[in-house]
Amino acid sequence: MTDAAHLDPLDELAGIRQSIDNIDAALIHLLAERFKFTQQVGRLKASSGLPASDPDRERVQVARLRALASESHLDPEFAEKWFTFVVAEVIHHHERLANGAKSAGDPA
Ligand SMILES: O=C(O)C(=O)C[C@]1(C(=O)O)C=C[C@@H](O)C=C1
Repeated sequence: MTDAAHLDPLDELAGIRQSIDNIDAALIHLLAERFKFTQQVGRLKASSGLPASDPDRERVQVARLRALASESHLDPEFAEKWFTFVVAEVIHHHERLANGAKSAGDPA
């Protein structure tokens, strides 16, 4: 039987952790892809003199992500905190690019 109730709890924990590991790996890959695109945005903004941050775009995204989170039974507050945390890092990268760094990771 593969029913969870008949598994050793430590085996069951190890099985669940395999799925958590896969999801964490996918999240890291998705974040890396997101930062590749935001680096493109940062270069475009730096070369055309556009401001690093766009509060209107952020407001639209926060509303959209909060609604998606609610539909998915994820805490909308958490979704907003996650977005705000990531965007703060993106803006930092944009500012470094605007100040002459070749890539967001370079010392400016
Ligand atoms: O879309 C942009 O203009 C970006 O710079 C990307 C991004 C984001 O990471 O989503 C980051 C900073 C802006 O304030 C808004 C959005």
